[in-house]
Amino acid sequence: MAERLAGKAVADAMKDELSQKVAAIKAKGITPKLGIIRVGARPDDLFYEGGAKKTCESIGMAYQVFEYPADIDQAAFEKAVISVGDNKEINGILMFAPLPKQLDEKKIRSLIPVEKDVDCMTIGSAAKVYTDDPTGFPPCTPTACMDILKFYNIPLKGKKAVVLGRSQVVGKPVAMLLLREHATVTICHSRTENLPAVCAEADVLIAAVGRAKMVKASFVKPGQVVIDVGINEDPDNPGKYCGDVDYAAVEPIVEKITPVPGGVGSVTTVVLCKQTIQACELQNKLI
Ligand SMILES: NC(=O)C1=CN([C@@H]2O[C@H](COP(=O)(O)OP(=O)(O)OC[C@H]3O[C@@H](n4cnc5c(N)ncnc54)[C@H](OP(=O)(O)O)[C@@H]3O)[C@@H](O)[C@H]2O)C=CC1
Ligand SMILES: Nc1nc(=O)c2c([nH]1)NC[C@@H]1CN(c3ccc(C(=O)N[C@@H](CCC(=O)O)C(=O)O)cc3)C=[N+]21
Repeated sequence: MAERLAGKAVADAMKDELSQKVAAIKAKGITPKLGIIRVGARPDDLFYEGGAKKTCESIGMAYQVFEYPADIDQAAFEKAVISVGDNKEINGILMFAPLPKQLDEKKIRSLIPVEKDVDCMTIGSAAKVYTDDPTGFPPCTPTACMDILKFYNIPLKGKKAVVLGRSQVVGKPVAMLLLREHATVTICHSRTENLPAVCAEADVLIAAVGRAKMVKASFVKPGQVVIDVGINEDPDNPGKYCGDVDYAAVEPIVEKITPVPGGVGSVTTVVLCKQTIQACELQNKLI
């Protein structure tokens, strides 16, 4: 039986620390504030938004949701994003993606000020992440993966880490963060040959592939740590969701594994707040 790497313990410890930090910042007359930009009302976005609001409230941070109709046009939305960016009260911006098709997402992303870009939507943030500049925020999900590994004292230095997925929002940035911790990193994708065998080589396997229960027993070996980033509709349980890892098949083999739900996702919202607080500290020259 594998050790279950629960996200809740990580999230709770981080929230304690963040509550204290927020109190100290408030004592200086400043309240860290998250701005959430949402177009339309996709269930995924609303779900994440609900978690983010709850986390903000629990640590004493402020937030504001900027909501726009699903059919908003490019010019109106550009204006809106610029005005949230200019809003002096807002320290960090989460803009839900993907945006509706009529919007030029690349252009819109570039309108978010890099210093408020707490989910790595801009090329400026990506450049900082890829050059190890600590003022650049990686996307929240990869950071959540790293925070879980750190909390559970999982060694990375010199270890083989395999990342399954190469997206801009999870696979690539998590590979960079693992490299920072001196892991030897392999990134796999849809063209990788002998995928199960490559994954089974890992000491730490990060699954971010977006396919329900794709990681089976043949992808893993005893002693491994498995971090499951996936959030997919569960084909076997309508209305529920599951990870990219077939938990029932993999859990008996590996040493440690994150559950879904209750794993990476539950830490992601706390990371969003952590990065917004850090943005607030940088903007007010408190660090
Ligand atoms: N926990 C959280 O907070 C978050 C979770 N997620 C979840 O994480 C998962 C990954 O998300 P995201 O990175 O955005 O997904 P994307 O769809 O953008 O990327 C998926 C990656 O997996 C690769 N892939 C797809 N199918 C296969 C296959 N059969 N074999 C090998 N590789 C494959 C793709 O390869 P290629 O590049 O070759 O096409 C691609 O690189 C999703 O389940 C998503 O819901 C996402 C964001 C936040
Ligand atoms: N720019 C952008 N960045 C994102 O990261 C992003 C996005 N847009 N659009 C929407 C998706 C969805 N997403 C989730 C994150 C956390 C949970 C989450 O908190 N999950 C908990 C749920 C706990 C519960 O059940 O309440 C868990 O997995 O344990 C869910 C979904 C991020 N997304």
